[in-house]
Amino acid sequence: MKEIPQEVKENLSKLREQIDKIDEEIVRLLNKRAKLAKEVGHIKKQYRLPIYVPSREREIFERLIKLNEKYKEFPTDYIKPVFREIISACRSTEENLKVAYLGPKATFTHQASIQYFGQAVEHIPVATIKDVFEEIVKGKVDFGVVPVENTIEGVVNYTLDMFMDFDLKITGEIILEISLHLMGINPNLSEIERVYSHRHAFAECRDWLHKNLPNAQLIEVESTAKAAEMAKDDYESVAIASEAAADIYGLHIIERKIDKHLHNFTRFIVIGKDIPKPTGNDKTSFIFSVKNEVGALYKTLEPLYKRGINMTKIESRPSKKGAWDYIFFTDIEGHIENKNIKEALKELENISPYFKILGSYPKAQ
Ligand SMILES: C=C(O[C@@H]1C=C(C(=O)O)C=C[C@H]1O)C(=O)O
Repeated sequence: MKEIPQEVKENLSKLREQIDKIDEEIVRLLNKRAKLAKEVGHIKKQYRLPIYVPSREREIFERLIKLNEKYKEFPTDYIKPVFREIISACRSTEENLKVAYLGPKATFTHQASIQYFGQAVEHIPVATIKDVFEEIVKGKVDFGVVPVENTIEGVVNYTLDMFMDFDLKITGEIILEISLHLMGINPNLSEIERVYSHRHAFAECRDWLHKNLPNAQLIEVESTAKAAEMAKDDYESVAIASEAAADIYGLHIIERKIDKHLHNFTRFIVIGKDIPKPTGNDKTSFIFSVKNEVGALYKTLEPLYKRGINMTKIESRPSKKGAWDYIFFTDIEGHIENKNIKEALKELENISPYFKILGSYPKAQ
């Protein structure tokens, strides 16, 4: 190692002393911030206002990202992750939020839940998408997180179907980039007999597996996290799962990013009981059916077109009430409290035999 001159050593310790002072100041300020959040919490409880206010959190992120642009020393991309945890921790002094997600631990849904609510809420794994909905209805949790569509594998039909049976609302959305890695305790691929993963992950990694593990048996399990658990003590097995799963189950990543698509994203939705306030950058989701006649879909969507409302998604699902009877799942830009959205949906509701608002929520950033 290069000899460090005395004056450089002194300078280094002076710099570190200054950093220590700043860290102490940050802790003092964090405590001040938490105290104020707690006071806000008292007022909210007194007036029965919701503890979690995504529109306020969104406003804070946007303001601080803009402010940081002025200084440019601290990387702007990390303002949101840092403040997400600060806000999450401050919020936890008001009330302990409970969030059910499609488990087990270390699924991509778990990651999405942490990315959205931060670490300081109780993230509770449940076994099925239906359980996520049921836990909210029973009042055991405040929110739920479930996957809804993937850029490669398409929609998670099961999640959409749940909205026909449950009267819950979409209160947020999360978009997560998915990277699938090969992991195990034995890096020697020639000794691998079995690969565990979820059906979607196998579909994504087919090319890589064909080339590199052509003789291994592919075993489908309910989630990528379960796959990692299956491989954790088995010298002849590997799993295809997330980095978080490798961490939790103590697996070594043998090959990174073996999924063939560069842009593999999954969209998750947050479900709750109430529609959050507008943020100015929102989406509204609703479902409707049409009469069985010429131009029915065209006519039903006309109220949106007339007002220049942008539709970002439409998806049809069998209604299960009659053969060839369909329900359309639709996303548009805007919030149900916006005048033109409210009017358009009123009109649409009058034309449709079946209509239901699924929620208005801040668009994923
Ligand atoms: C403190 C509040 O409550 C929660 C915590 C927030 C924070 O720590 O900044 C912001 C919004 C709320 O989800 C608030 O509503 O202002």
